[in-house]
Amino acid sequence: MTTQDQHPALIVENLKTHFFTHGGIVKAVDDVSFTVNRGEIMGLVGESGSGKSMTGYSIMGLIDPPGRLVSGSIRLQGKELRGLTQEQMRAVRGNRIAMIFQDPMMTLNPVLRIDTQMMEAIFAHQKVSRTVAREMSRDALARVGISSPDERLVAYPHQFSGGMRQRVAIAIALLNKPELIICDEPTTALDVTIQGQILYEMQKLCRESGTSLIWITHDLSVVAGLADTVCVMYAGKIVESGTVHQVLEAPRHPYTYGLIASAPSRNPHGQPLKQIRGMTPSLMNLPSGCAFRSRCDHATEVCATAPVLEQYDGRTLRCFHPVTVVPEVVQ
Ligand SMILES: Nc1ncnc2c1ncn2[C@@H]1O[C@H](COP(=O)(O)OP(=O)(O)OP(=O)(O)O)[C@@H](O)[C@H]1O
Repeated sequence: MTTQDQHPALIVENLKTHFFTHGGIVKAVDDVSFTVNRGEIMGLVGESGSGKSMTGYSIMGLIDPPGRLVSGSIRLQGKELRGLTQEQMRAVRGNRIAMIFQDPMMTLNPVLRIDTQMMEAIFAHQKVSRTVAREMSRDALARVGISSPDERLVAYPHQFSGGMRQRVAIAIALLNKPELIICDEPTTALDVTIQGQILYEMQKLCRESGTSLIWITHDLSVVAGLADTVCVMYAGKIVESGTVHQVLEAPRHPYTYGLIASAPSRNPHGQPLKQIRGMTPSLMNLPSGCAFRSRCDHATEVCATAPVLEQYDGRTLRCFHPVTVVPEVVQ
């Protein structure tokens, strides 16, 4: 075993990414910590605006002004990424860490043929001949389930369906065999059949190659089927994390419980859909104490002070009033 292998793939510690806007400071990521082991799939879940994407962008070094990583540490196989120059970060991106976005056109260039784009992605990080780069591109397309890869290599992005385009974007992410892939809702816009195929293939790739995955989504059923561990984010902070089994089958944070209970598939037919009352608070003017307290049925006076992330019942939890009796709808 090399020294690199002994480190978890990724350790994020006390990460804070804030946006310094004219209206005030948006604390998009506020003291976030988690670990992803080699070959492990972590689901990062939460409502819209909870800071999931900005956590991913922070790891990728893609935060632009007025945003800034204010503090914390991001270690990839033990090596600190925070503080690397733009040039050093470019050598890491697409090579050791890759990102797949909801819209594959964030990765693909509409005016270039697929082979050109794939080979450029290889040449950016590897010294290989054109013949080898073409073979690697062809193999990557085949690996994500694209049939007739030789013919597809010479096509343009608009000649693919949405699902196929996303497969090409995934193939590009795989080209340089990254240690970590961050997927930001890559299957949300796809129909359930294509979604299922892509999830299956990604899971297989991780198991076979030891690649780690962070899967950002608000779809808990995707996390339940795909991930090993899960971090639940609310208003820029992780409120609960642990194995998928622990957190999704026996949620202890009222917010996690609310997310699970509000999934349409969990609701008895013919009854009004359950939902978490109220709205996500503005990250610019968060209330003191627990940010979820105004929406929480369990909140008491103590919630006006900020709960810290602590070990509780086999997971980490940021709450003064854990849910202990999990109603049937979640089970
Ligand atoms: N350039 C920016 N300037 C100011 N605030 C920003 C900027 N970019 C992101 N934010 C804020 O950061 C917060 C977190 O956004 P983020 O995209 O990480 O949420 P998310 O959980 O991924 O949501 P979604 O599921 O909708 O993608 C949001 O409140 C957003 O408004």
